[in-house]
Amino acid sequence: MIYTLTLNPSVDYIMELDQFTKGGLNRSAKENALPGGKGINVSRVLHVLDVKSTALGFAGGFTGEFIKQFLKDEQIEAEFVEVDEISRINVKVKAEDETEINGNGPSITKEQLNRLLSRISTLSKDDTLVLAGSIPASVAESFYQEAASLCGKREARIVIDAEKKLIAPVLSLKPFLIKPNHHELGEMFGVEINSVEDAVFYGKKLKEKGPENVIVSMAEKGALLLSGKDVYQASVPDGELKSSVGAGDSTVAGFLAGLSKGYSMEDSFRLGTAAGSATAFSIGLCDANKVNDLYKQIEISKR
Ligand SMILES: Nc1ncnc2c1ncn2[C@@H]1O[C@H](COP(=O)(O)OP(=O)(O)OP(=O)(O)O)[C@@H](O)[C@H]1O
Ligand SMILES: O=P(O)(O)OC[C@@]1(O)O[C@H](CO)[C@@H](O)[C@@H]1O
Repeated sequence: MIYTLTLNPSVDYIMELDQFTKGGLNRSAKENALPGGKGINVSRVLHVLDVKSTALGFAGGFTGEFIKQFLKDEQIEAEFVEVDEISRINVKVKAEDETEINGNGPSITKEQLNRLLSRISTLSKDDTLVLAGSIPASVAESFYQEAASLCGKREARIVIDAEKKLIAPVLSLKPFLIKPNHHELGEMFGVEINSVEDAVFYGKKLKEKGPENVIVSMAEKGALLLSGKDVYQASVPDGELKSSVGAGDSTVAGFLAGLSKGYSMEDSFRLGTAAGSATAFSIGLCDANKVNDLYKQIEISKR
């Protein structure tokens, strides 16, 4: 079973407008409220691709209820530890460009954290835990390391997609997959990634630190997969960018979905890239038709 962990879920409030004026009154033309947070997005895209998962994390208040009900309606298994304050609302403004304001998130007590950790400690060999997204301010930065160590002891696979400081202590535990975008990869090494060659070079350096597989997503420039000694590059299909929110999560979900359907590494990567682009070409996450269409268009080359 694939488990996703979203410590800081959100209601993503997506506002579409033609023009955004900083410091002025803006009125949106269209709004959408969707459950968000990286792990939840991974679970939702896995569901789109017909792969079961269980979403773990914290949820609180009316926003927490919204998130839980939405997942229930989509028939996605979810086990959230109830917290006292409301789950955050992340505002996504889609105008000439994309502006995001992400909330800080609720306080989590020691007892609530322990409840989550004891659930994680029941995972076993055939399970995968996807650790994705930010950590609420009240949770120690070592939490991912703690969760990953528990998985390590039980031989469960770890997938991690988070910022540098949360990833760094998990690398030596040899996660199955890590997916930075090219900016995040650059930050890890204190450099700017300006070309695919740079991304290959630093992707390899990252892989040397422990992870079995590294996907470097590069937005409209596609993605790289480093697996074993192989480096694959995926092209991006043609399409209109609608909102890239959740594109990276969709890449992770597509890749894991491919593997759990028994696809080769290369085709799983193709499915990951197709899901990423299908989400970039949608408001909200991708749907299965779009993913299938794009899957046929993506070219994978070995470098
Ligand atoms: N403008 C785009 N056109 C086509 N495909 C895109 C575009 N932006 C993103 N994608 C697809 O989505 C994948 C992930 O995108 P990106 O590198 O932006 O991830 P990310 O920064 O983790 O995303 P996010 O944090 O917004 O979820 C890319 O590898 C690509 O397949
Ligand atoms: O604040 P974090 O946890 O880093 O990111 C949260 C978030 O921006 O990531 C998802 C897209 O990847 C959104 O659904 C959500 O709002």
